[in-house]
Amino acid sequence: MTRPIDNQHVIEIKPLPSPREVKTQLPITDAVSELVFQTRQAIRNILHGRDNDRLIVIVGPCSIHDPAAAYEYADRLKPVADAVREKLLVVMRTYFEKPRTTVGWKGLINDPHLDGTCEIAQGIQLARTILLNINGKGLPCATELLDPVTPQYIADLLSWTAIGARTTESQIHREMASGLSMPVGFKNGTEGSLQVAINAMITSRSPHHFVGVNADGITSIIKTTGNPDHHIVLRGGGGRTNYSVEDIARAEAAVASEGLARGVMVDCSHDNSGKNHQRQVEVAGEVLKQFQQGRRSIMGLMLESHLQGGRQSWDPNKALTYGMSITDSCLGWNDTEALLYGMAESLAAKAV
Ligand SMILES: O=C[C@H](O)[C@H](O)COP(=O)(O)O
Ligand SMILES: C=C(OP(=O)(O)O)C(=O)O
Repeated sequence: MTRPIDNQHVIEIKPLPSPREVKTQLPITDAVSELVFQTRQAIRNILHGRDNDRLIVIVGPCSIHDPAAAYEYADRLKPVADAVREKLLVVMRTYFEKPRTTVGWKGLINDPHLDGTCEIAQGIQLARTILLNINGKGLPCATELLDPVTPQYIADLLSWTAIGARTTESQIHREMASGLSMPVGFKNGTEGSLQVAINAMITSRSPHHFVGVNADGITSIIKTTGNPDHHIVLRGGGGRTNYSVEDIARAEAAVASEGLARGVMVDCSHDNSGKNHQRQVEVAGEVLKQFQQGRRSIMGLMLESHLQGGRQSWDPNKALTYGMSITDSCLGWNDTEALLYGMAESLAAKAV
C-alpha cells in the first residue's frame, strides 16, 4: 500500500492567471514605458558616477494597504519631485510584499482585503493597477521583490528594486536579481552584516541558470546574464546604526572593489532610525553632510513616509486611521515635504 506522503500540510493549490494574461488585461502605456526606461537610466547614471551631483531618494509608505491613500500620497509627492529634480531624483516607495520577522500581514499582493482571505490573484491585479496609475502620474516606482514569481507580473513598472535584509543572503533572490532589468539595491543583513550584501552583489552580477516561470506561467529554466546595476543599502542592524563616517567608508571600499562609483544608499529607517520615524530626519541630515563633504560614493537615501506620521496596528475589528502605516512607523507628510525641500536647498547652496 502506498502511504499518504504527499501534500500532507497543503489544503489547496489554485492556479493563478498567467503573467501574460494579467499584462494583457492591464497593459503598460507608451508614456509609462518611457518613464521607467528614463528613470532606470538616470539611476544607472548616478550609480556609475556619470551623474555626480544628484542623490536618489526612495520615499513613500513602508507598505501600501489603501490605494486611495497611495494615490493621495503620489499626488502630493509629484510636485515636490518636480521642484527638486535638479538635485534629487525622487522615486516613490510602492511596497506590496512585506517580509515578516515572524508572522503578520504580508502585504497587499498576499492579502489585498486585509482580512486573511489572501486573494493573491486580486492582489497581483491591484498592485499592477496601482503601479500603472502612479507611474501614469509621472512618478516612478520602487519596491522590494520578495516572491520570485512576482517580477513576471509587475517588474516592467518598476524603476528600482530592493532585495530586503531578510533575503539578501538567499541564493534564490540573488539569482532573481541577476535577471532583473532595473537597478537593484541589496540591504545589509538584519544583524548588520555588510558582507551578505557584498556577496549578493558578486552573485547577482554573475550569470545563472535557475527555475522560475515564463510569461505563460509555465515552470521554466531561466538563464540570465547577470545584472551590472547593483549596490548596497545600509539599513543598520543588530540594534546598531551603520551610517557613520566609518561605516560609509567601509561600504565605499566594498562597492569600489565592484567597480561602482556611487554604490552606497542609506536607508534612514529600520535600525538606522531605531524604528523611531522622526529620527529619519536626523539620519538624512548626517548622510547629506557626508555627501557634501565629498563622500561621492553616497548615491541616495531611503525614507519611510506616509500621509500621517507614526504607525497603527491593524485589527480587522477596528477602523483604520486614513493615511497611516500598518507596518513600520513612517515620517508624516509635512515633515517629509520639508525634508525633501531642505535637502534640495542645501545641495543647491553648496553648488553655488
Ligand atoms: O519594513 C518593514 C518591516 O521592518 C519588515 O517587514 C519586518 O517587519 P516585522 O518585524 O514587523 O515583521
Ligand atoms: C522590509 C524592509 O526593509 P529591511 O529589509 O531593511 O528590513 C523595507 O524597507 O520595507
